[in-house]
Amino acid sequence: MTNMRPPNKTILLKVVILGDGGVGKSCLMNRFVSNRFDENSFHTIGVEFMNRDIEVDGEKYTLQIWDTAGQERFRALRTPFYRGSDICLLSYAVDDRDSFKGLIQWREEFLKYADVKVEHFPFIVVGNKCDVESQQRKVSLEEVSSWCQELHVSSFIETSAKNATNVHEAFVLAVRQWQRLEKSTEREMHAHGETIDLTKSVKLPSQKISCCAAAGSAQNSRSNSPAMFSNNRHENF
Ligand SMILES: Nc1nc2c(ncn2[C@@H]2O[C@H](COP(=O)(O)OP(=O)(O)OP(=O)(O)O)[C@@H](O)[C@H]2O)c(=O)[nH]1
Repeated sequence: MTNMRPPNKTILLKVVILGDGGVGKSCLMNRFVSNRFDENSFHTIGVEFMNRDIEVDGEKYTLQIWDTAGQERFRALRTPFYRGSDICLLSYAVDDRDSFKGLIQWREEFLKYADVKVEHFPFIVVGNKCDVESQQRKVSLEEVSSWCQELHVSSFIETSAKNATNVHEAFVLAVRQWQRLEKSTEREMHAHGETIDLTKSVKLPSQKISCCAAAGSAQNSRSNSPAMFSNNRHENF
């Protein structure tokens, strides 16, 4: 089998961000795509997405980032958009213990509606708001690390959308995790004598599309050294 992707072809990856309401999903997307931060970010209703092109290890990617509504009442509006995802960021806020505990449900909800195989799917755990004072921190690195090991999630990173810490790095980590899994899938297909055709062109939406108009009440805002790991080794960005 050969990888039939032409050189310099841009790869479109659908990245979905999940997590409880208020952990900072919209802010992470906006920081990554527009390098902006909004202290008074509104609750997302349904889903929104934005595109950003990046290059990782010499390969070009268009990341189509789907920001979902974390509030339970919007469940039916967000779940239809999980299908076709290439990467899932499971996000919590380091100052919100319940949002960390909620990760298990987010993972289950994603697996149910995206209809993907867990062993072949790149989940990345993102602990946002790492800018908060240490006394406000409610989730330790050890806890996250053992949670990730238990659920075979190999990448974890702490971010701050507020001060831009590790936001770009989180998406690069996600792409690298996707690359690793893609290579292992290619190896498996090779072992079974199958061929994959990566030459088909993909039509990209050009701009931000709001599938459900964002509205609602403004939320209240809610320095530690950020951490990350990936497959038990450090990443260089
Ligand atoms: N201190 C701090 N506050 C943040 C950070 N990221 C987001 N916030 C604040 O957290 C609040 C919620 O942010 P959002 O991005 O709207 O949260 P969300 O996860 O998209 O929420 P839903 O749309 O309801 O699911 C806002 O007041 C942000 O200003 C961060 O890195 N640090």
